[in-house]
Amino acid sequence: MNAINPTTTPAWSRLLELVEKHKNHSIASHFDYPGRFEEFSIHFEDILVDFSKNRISDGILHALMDLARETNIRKAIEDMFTGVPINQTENRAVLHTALRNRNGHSVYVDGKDVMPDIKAVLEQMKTFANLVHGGRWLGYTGRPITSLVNIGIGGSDLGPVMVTEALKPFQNPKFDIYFVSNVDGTHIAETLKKVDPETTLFFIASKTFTTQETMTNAHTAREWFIGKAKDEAAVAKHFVALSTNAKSVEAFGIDPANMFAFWDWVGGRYSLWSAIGLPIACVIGFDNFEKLLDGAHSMDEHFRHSAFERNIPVVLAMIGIWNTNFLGANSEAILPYDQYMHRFAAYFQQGNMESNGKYVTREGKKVNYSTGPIIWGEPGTNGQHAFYQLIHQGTHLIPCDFIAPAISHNPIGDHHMKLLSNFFAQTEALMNGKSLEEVTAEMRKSGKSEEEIEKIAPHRVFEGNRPTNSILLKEINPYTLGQLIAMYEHKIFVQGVVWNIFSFDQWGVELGKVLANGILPELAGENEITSHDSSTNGLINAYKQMRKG
Ligand SMILES: O=P(O)(O)OC[C@H]1O[C@H](O)[C@H](O)[C@@H](O)[C@@H]1O
Repeated sequence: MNAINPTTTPAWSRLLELVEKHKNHSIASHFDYPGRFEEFSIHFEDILVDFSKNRISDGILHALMDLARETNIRKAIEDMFTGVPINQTENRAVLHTALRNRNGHSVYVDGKDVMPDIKAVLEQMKTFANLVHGGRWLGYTGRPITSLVNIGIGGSDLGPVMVTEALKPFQNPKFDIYFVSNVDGTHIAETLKKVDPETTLFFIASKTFTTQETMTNAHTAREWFIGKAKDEAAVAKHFVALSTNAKSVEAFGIDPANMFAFWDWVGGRYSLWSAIGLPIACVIGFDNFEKLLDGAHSMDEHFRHSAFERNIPVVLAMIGIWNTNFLGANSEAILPYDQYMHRFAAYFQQGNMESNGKYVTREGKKVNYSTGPIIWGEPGTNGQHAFYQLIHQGTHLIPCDFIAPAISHNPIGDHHMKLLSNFFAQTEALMNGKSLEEVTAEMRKSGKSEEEIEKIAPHRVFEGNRPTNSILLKEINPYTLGQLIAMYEHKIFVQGVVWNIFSFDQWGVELGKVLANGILPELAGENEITSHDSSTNGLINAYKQMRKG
């Protein structure tokens, strides 16, 4: 893996000159050129990505592509796809692409082809998902399963939640699916209130099978279940494990036949394509799950083989770099205009922020440039009535991705046209804004006094020039969703390479876990705690007092 400080490349210097040169060019002024949309958009199958409403010129785009070349993106892509251990801090390959490798070619890790194992687990998933989906997996009293409860957190939760929500129209309506992630007892308690032990299947989803939250919830669910079924042997019909850790799965009491394996080269936040996707397959059916994989694979091929200038993940990644490192943006909003996609931004909070929230370079030095932005977002139009104020008139530059399907799964009256008119209007408004002259003229026309105009007009001015990408899909279905997820995964990957950081570890989540394990025993009993700073001691001791009631 290359270790190039991006700021030392000729392209970076050129981009610094271009920022200066273009600082007075608005996005809107680029549209004087009639071919702007055609040149600054990419159509790939049923997806249209329009990146023309960014503060980029032809020259800037070329320099960004040079930066991609000068940071060896092409080689990095090949290294990832071919199983080179690019996750160097954990000495692992990164092969979520192999999980959806649909072309039958071998992929090697340490000289071993991983495809036979992947196919074997997919077969096992297929058999199981078909039984559950078809109502033929029966509980301990002979009734078919109708409630699915996924117990997992982080990558073992967010992917299945997001995908099952996004693909709700493809779900078999006879199932209810629940997700329990939080160690807050409320989460499992509220879920158990809704389900019947005779017809409930628990998926214990954990790559490591050691995660505190998941194991705590899993044990609670198991005790609840045995308390109801009064028969430990019944666990076999109601608990399955999705994990890389066979030993701990067995120790927990799950039949090895009910374990669906994956491997250490699948990162948690990239794992929905693996056995972690089993609950998805059970509710949307295995055929649809395969379409999700097919879609992701098509994006993988596009990413691996397209020229950078026409390569959606590369272009989006490099525009993100431009916004972050040259225009000073430090966050990005993901705004799906599709209610089913309401967890999409939350999913990519983990995808982005756990991958590229790093300040240490591959050589172990502190970076001297910004890395991964803060990712956030909510579906449109809800966000418009909440936080868009700041996007339009705040002091922060917030590049936004607008995502929408052309065809709704719920074509009721003119709902969808209203939804999309807002999508198109917002990107236009963010670009064009509204000048003081326009506001003044408008106010005069409506008969406002000069005094009032002077007082109010500045507040009604929109500077505009706010960058957006528009991603239009024909329809959200398993295939296009697979494409969309893979598109963002690869965007994150490219950015991590340019920033010269390791995108596939997450050491930053460890410290808090370790300290919590130290504090846990201190919370038992009545004794006063003095082992920390005065704030932490004070909080723990106050908690002990308060819980006395
Ligand atoms: O799947 P698990 O091993 O239970 O891990 C669940 C999650 O916990 C960790 O703390 C990591 O930050 C996540 O990347 C991971 O997805």
